[in-house]
Amino acid sequence: MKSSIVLIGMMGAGKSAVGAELGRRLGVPVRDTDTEIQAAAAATIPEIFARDGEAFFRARESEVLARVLRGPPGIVSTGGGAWMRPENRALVAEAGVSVWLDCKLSTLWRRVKQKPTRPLLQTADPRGTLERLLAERAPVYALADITVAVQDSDSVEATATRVLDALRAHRPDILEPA
Ligand SMILES: Nc1ncnc2c1ncn2[C@@H]1O[C@H](COP(=O)(O)OP(=O)(O)O)[C@@H](O)[C@H]1O
Ligand SMILES: O=C(O)C1=C[C@@H](OP(=O)(O)O)[C@@H](O)[C@H](O)C1
Ligand SMILES: [Mg+2]
Repeated sequence: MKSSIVLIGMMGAGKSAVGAELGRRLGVPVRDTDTEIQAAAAATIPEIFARDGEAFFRARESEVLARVLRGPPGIVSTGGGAWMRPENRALVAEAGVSVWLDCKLSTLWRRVKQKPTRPLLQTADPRGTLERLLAERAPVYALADITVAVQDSDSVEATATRVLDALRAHRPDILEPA
């Protein structure tokens, strides 16, 4: 592959799951910024947020993103907030193609509601929080190079196929051998 494919979008959009599937299909490395942050900190995301705060997490996220984008081209699954920082968007634009997994609120909520792994949703009204974050972030996610509309009925495999179809249509150069 010529440059990295960077998956962006809301919590529950499938960035981690679809990223892993794309890596398997393309036979390229997969890096998930949340996984890398947790490994470096020897702590989980909720632990990092509770102990060090969100600002600390965001600083580590930018460092990890820069590091993985300097590595060999592959799939990079980001955390949902990474794309909000202009410096992160600039790093991604230099090193790869950004793909927004665009899911509607009901799909996101169905996927995230059982899991206590997302500290931003530990509020009195998590669905309302998710809705507000989606409304705030959607215009910024829309700056991605490619938008893939994910349907509620799509499996992880079907979503990966949609991403590859979109890349072939809009950026066939990315999938060519380096
Ligand atoms: N296209 C999909 N179809 C069905 N389930 C999915 C799909 N994408 C993700 N999931 C499931 O939804 C949950 C959240 O997905 P995840 O990949 O962690 O999202 P993200 O990294 O964007 O927050 C996981 O349990 C995952 O297996
Ligand atoms: O949207 C966000 O700000 C966050 C998304 C999470 O990643 P996923 O999008 O993979 O759930 C994780 O980075 C952290 O909990 C913050
Ligand atoms: Mg994830």
